Amino acid sequence: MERKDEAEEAKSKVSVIETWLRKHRLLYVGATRHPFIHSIRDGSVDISSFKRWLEQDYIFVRAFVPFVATVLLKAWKESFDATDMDVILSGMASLNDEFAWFNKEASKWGVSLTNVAPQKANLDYCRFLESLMSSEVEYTVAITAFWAIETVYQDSFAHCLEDGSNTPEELRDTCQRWGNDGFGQYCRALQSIAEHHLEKASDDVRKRTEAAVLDVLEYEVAFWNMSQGDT
Ligand SMILES: Cc1ncc(CO)c(N)n1
Repeated sequence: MERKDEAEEAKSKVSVIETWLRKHRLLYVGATRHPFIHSIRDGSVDISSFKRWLEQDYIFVRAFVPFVATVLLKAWKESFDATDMDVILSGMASLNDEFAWFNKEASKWGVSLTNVAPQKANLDYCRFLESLMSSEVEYTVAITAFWAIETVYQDSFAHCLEDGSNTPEELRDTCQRWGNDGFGQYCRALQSIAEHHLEKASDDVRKRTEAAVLDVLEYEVAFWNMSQGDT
């Protein structure tokens, strides 16, 4: 067989992440087109489910911040590209705004965010995040899991804002939070960082990263199920 020149090979090569998304399509769709998301998009959403999601997600994001802090730390130690840190730091900054948003949203719905008991699916997911915070977990694994966590929300909530959606007015703000174009660009920036590190990773690290992405998708499905009360 003739050897393709490098530029052509790069063009026709499917990225690692794209390969995984194709291979695990059903699970990815399950996480991003969940019945809870469909119910927001078609306007049939049960408001008590939405409130449960809001309370539980606040707890999740509290645990997500220290996870992102460890990703930032790993970027500083393990990445030679300074833009990695810039992207992660911008994500942390938007998490700061997110807490203000959660408080505003909670008061709009008459929900209290203090003294909420985390439900099992949430505890399981937070425990998984904590396992990724270990210094033994490579940067490639952590940054790719980070990309997957953000992307599930981006893809899910952007779906609720597409033409033809019937999302109730009072839920549009929530969908905008993760479904807006800026958040989409941020997710693509995370994807390109993750991809860059995956291209250089050993087979072992790649395998463990793929497993972590699958875990994220499964925890996300369980999280939506919990919001709908199906635990
Ligand atoms: C459960 C969950 N997954 C992802 C995100 C995105 O930050 C979030 N807020 N909550």
